[in-house]
Amino acid sequence: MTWDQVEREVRIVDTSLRDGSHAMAHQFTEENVRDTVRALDSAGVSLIEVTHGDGLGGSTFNYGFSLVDERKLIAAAVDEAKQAKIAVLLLPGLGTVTDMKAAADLGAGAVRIATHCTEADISIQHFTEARKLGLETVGFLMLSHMSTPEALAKQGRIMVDAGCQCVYIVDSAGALILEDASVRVEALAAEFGDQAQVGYHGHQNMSFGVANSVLAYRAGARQIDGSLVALGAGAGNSPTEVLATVFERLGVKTGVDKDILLDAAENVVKPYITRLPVMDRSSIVQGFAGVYSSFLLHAERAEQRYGVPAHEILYRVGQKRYVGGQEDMIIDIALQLVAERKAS
Ligand SMILES: C[C@H](O)CC(=O)C(=O)O
Ligand SMILES: [Mn+2]
Repeated sequence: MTWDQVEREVRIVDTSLRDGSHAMAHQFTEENVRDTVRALDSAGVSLIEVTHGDGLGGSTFNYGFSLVDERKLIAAAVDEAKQAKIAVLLLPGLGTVTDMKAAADLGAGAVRIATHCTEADISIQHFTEARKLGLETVGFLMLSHMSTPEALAKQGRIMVDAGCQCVYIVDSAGALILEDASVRVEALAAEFGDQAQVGYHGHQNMSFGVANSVLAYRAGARQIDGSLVALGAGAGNSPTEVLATVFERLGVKTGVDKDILLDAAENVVKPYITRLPVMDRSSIVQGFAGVYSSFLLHAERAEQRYGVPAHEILYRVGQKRYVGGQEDMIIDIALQLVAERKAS
């Protein structure tokens, strides 16, 4: 059976091999990718994202170099997937249309194009080209807590008019609490009607990933992201195996086999994780202060290098409202904190 023949009320999308790349400091091996895709595919997960944590072209000095060229990892994923589509992430400006074409040539079937939640217009040419390539298209409105439901609906409309088939409320900071998530999803669903779906991508920084996902589904979201063992930035994503279990318990059809996912989490992914995502002081501060989850490892490195606590750096990043792409400002803040300590 192919992914589109399965009856489901909500589609669980797995991003262990993309968002999880942040938690793994982008050190996935080809074997990790093959083993994980094989397990997800056999569980019936229909869309599996595989890319550097910051998307195509993300392997750089600023974001962190990948251990293995992402094109090799995408090709390996395509090779293992029997029913699932492989998706890639693209942040316009970091990844290019050329990178997207290369991923499509390798067999990727979907592209998820991510912008800051107020900047959807930078994605227009990427959606247009993606549709020409025959790719399934998804839009990510990152750091959605920074904007209102009405403004997010307008940004989503820009993506849909450009050819996007599903726009996600992306809680990049794990900052949304219950209705914060559902009102945003509702606004997009009302704006799009039958023209496009709505998705929800959660982070666990304040532990609301799964609860918000259920509320997002009830508010109209039809695609929900998760990662096995929560492997993702910050305190990780909503765990895929928990999403599958909870939706089954609620009687909501996902088309995935929760028992295979529970086994995959324990026996495939957990053994290779170098750093389990946890709700610790730094990641909880990220949720509270509204900080991009992937800043966590950068802040921890700054702590080691400059001797100022990561949670203090992250708290200040939240006050300054820095967004994805401003990773270098973490160093700036660390240096400011050092100078303030010397002066006091
Ligand atoms: C590039 C980011 O990691 C995308 C994402 O997963 C998020 O904003 O959350
Ligand atoms: Mn994320």
